Amino acid sequence: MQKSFDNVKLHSISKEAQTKMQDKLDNLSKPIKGLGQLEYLADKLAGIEGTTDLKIAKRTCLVYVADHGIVTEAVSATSEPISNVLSENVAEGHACVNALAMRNNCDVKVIDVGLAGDYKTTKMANEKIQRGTKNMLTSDAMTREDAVKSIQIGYDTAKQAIADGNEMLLLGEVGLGNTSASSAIVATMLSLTVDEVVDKGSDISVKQFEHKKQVIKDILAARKPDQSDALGVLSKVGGFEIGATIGTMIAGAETGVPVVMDGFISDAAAVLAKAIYPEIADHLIASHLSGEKGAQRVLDYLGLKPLLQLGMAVGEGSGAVVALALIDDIQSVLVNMNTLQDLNFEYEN
Ligand SMILES: O=C(O)c1ccc[n+]([C@@H]2O[C@H](COP(=O)([O-])O)[C@@H](O)[C@H]2O)c1
Ligand SMILES: Cc1cc2nc[nH]c2cc1C
Repeated sequence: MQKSFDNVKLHSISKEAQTKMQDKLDNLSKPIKGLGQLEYLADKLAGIEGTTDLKIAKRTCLVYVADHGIVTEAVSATSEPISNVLSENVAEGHACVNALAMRNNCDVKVIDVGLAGDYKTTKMANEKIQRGTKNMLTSDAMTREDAVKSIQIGYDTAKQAIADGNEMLLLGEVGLGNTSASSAIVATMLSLTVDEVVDKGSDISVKQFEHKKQVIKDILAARKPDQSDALGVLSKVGGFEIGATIGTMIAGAETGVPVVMDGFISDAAAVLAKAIYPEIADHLIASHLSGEKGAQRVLDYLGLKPLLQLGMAVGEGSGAVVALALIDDIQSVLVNMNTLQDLNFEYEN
């Protein structure tokens, strides 16, 4: 049954578990707060999961893939909607995210929510809504109905992954042109200028970059997305994989399962999700600061601290998977370290 997505009850963050986690960390044989941001991470996970015994062993990166009609305006690495080629590579296990997931004990699941082209692999879930969005310079990217459908798919996919035993979900995507859509969303929702948010995406020439900025300005002038209508923004200048990402964030937040964001496309989805659920960022972990210019503004707006700053701009969930190493590190600390009491050590003040 289709949801309206404005009436899901979010799981409450446990302040009690957060306090217990900080006490636990303060009792370990290390300087107080010595693990810095890893302690912020542990507190955050404890609050989301409602326990100091973190559950993070089974995790899956959900990679939503779709095409964008805007690529025909020469804003991306190619002017053809051929995300199918890149997505098939992820589904077959040979992309960047797969190489990283192997080392970080993470499953990868690819979900087609709107690829334009065909593919041979049988390892991709087919939830195709349309064959790509429309060119948002000349018409809305998608209908409102399809925008809701995209959120629903991300919600249902996450709920199934959680029912299958996943204790943590990671976000990933492939979608040529989606840094243009994400920039349009972020500029609209945060009242920023295009120049403040747009970057080179999948790496384009300086000349093409100037053109990309102008195209996004023209899109905003033509579509006039209204920041008080998040679903309208998603349908006018969004993408199917961005909608699915929003749905997964909502499902995780409803269930008390942490959702690890990836890069700028996750950022844009989170901004829209926050418009529907102001508290959603409490349930999200910002894995890294994307190399895209607008990323810092978004994380500030969401009140999130990125675990890593590596200048990554791959997408696919690659940054989220890299951050799993840190999540596993803090878990190892919690499970394997001696306490101050074990050493009969006491702080004097
Ligand atoms: O995650 C990011 O921050 C990120 C930054 C730049 C590019 N990407 C990836 O590159 C594609 C979008 O770039 P573009 O230039 O086609 O808009 C898309 O498939 C994303 O997964 C991703
Ligand atoms: C090669 C390539 C790989 C990607 N993976 C995700 N987005 C991508 C965009 C490009 C261009």
